[in-house]
Amino acid sequence: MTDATRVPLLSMRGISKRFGGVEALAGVDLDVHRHEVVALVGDNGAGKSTLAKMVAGVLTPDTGLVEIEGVPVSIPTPAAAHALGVATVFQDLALCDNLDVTSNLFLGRELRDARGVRDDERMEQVARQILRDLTSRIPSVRVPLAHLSAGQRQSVAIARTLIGSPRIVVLDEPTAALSVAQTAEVLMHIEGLRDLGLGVVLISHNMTDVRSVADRIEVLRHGRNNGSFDARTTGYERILGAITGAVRADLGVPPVAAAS
Ligand SMILES: Nc1ncnc2c1ncn2[C@@H]1O[C@H](COP(=O)(O)OP(=O)(O)OP(=O)(O)O)[C@@H](O)[C@H]1O
Repeated sequence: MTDATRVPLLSMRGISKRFGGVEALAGVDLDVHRHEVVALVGDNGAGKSTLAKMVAGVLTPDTGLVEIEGVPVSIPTPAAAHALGVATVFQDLALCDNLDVTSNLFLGRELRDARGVRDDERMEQVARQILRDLTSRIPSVRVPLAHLSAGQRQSVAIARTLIGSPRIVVLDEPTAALSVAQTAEVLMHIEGLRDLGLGVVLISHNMTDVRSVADRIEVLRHGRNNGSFDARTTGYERILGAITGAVRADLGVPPVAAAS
């Protein structure tokens, strides 16, 4: 393994954030490497979205260090996140129903030819290539978003992250409210992002999805890290225990057993 592959794409250390009297995050660490899907899980209010918003440049930490490929960075705005190669898909997807797939992929980042004219042909070519890379089943890049299913819309939102050569993609509950078949397609896209060498942060409440697609599972509880688990080898009960607090991450055993 070379040095370049050992340095995390994204490293967050000691991240804290308060909202008035609420301590949303208290000294949280998170690493994401190339070719890695890290699932961020935790109960409601654990701090997952707050952490994701910091990576996306929507919130800034009160304290803590963020590095991208070993370089300390600040991410004060979504534009700064984009410039650093971070793409985020929030639950609202931020797509336009009246526009076709290509226009949605390039929204605000349209390609132009040498004369400054919008280059629809090139955008369609790139759109087709991205959908092929993700093995998407969307029938045409010219179909309006309003005609697509919830799963296909999520596919477009994920495909959109690949415009502008990102390094890190953050997905906030991408399978919430999808059918089994649509979920399977979205999980395949997540694997596609990993195959392309990206680092993926997947926020999800669905343990089946998480365990099927993630490499590592990071548990947050009450704004703190409460365990980092190998997704392939760790049992459901152990992860659930870390989420609910039945298992202390630092001890690896239930609190009752630890006390006896
Ligand atoms: N803008 C805000 N103002 C005040 N409190 C906030 C704000 N955003 C988040 N919080 C609080 O911070 C804590 C962490 O919230 P966060 O949304 O990050 O959790 P989460 O793990 O994403 O939860 P969920 O799964 O319910 O989305 C919660 O107590 C929440 O109420």
